[in-house]
Amino acid sequence: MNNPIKNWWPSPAKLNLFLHINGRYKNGYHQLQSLFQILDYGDELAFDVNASGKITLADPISGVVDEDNLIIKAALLLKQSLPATQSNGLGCTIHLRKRLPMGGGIGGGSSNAATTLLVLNKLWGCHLSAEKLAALGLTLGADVPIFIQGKTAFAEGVGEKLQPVSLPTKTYLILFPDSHVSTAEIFSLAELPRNTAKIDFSDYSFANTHNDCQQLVCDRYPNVAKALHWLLEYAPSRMTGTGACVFAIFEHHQEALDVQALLPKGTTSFVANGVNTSLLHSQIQAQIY
Ligand SMILES: C[C@](O)(CO)[C@H](O)COP(=O)(O)OP(=O)(O)OC[C@H]1O[C@@H](n2ccc(N)nc2=O)[C@H](O)[C@@H]1O
Ligand SMILES: Nc1ncnc2c1ncn2[C@@H]1O[C@H](COP(=O)(O)OP(=O)(O)OP(=O)(O)O)[C@@H](O)[C@H]1O
Repeated sequence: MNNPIKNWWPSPAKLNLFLHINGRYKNGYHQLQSLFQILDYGDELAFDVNASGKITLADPISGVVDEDNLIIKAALLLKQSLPATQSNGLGCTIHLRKRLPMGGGIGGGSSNAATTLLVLNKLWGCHLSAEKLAALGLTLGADVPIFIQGKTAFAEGVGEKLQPVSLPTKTYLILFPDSHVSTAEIFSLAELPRNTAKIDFSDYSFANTHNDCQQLVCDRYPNVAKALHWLLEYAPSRMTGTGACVFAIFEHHQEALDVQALLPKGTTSFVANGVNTSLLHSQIQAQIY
């Protein structure tokens, strides 16, 4: 009989505390500057490794076929990066507790991919370096490397050039306005501002930064505009990534909970603390293999 007590691994969310678009590369991707804040809240994954050679997702996501699921894609990518002699027979059944809204700009899919790469790298004994895992992850999405590194960081390039930074601990109230925003759609809009001047991170403050996608998303998705407008009554607030989630920043956990309690009934929200190191990385460090 299988042991019913699973080892659950965190798959945290992130916020883009700001998102400046500085230009565009020849391949169409955007050159950006951002501040990734890792949160102490997210999905969880468990991995039952076996010798079947098959990768199975025990908890499929409604609306996402398994071949497109970033968890399966990450596991297959890891296997394919190994010599056949090493990858032969590597199998796994993966369990998922999904909490993060999809298409929310909080990195759910990218984080799931990163957790899969990091944990299977250990459980399968692949011994790939973090740099190699980040390079593999980048082929799945621009947001995967930040979750591989697992540190709150100032980002440049397409989001893969990361400089870890230590931020004071704040609490965030995050609202999901029940609109799914396609990242590809927003980045393809002709009206998107693409010429924000680069900043030095030493000059960063929340007040002197912004999100270049926010206005366009608010114009197209009234629910996002409404949620942001609501939050701004209480605290400094902004959209994360290309939306749809918006967040407000509080000094103290209780203040965020107090404002959350005032939300109109039926609003999807969560309160989380910013962390400088992902809980996944602390758990991996503490584990003995
Ligand atoms: C906007 C951010 O959420 C900021 O954290 C990310 O840069 C997006 O990361 P992601 O969702 O992992 O993005 P990907 O899956 O790599 O790309 C989705 C789509 O967004 C566009 N894209 C993404 C990142 C980037 N620097 N420039 C882009 O133009 C591309 O059209 C791409 O087809
Ligand atoms: N394991 C997964 N979890 C969530 N979404 C996934 C997953 N695998 C594939 N997807 C697809 O990726 C899309 C984007 O989901 P995700 O939650 O990563 O968006 P996001 O929060 O906007 O990400 P980002 O901030 O990185 O742009 C989903 O709509 C879904 O079709």
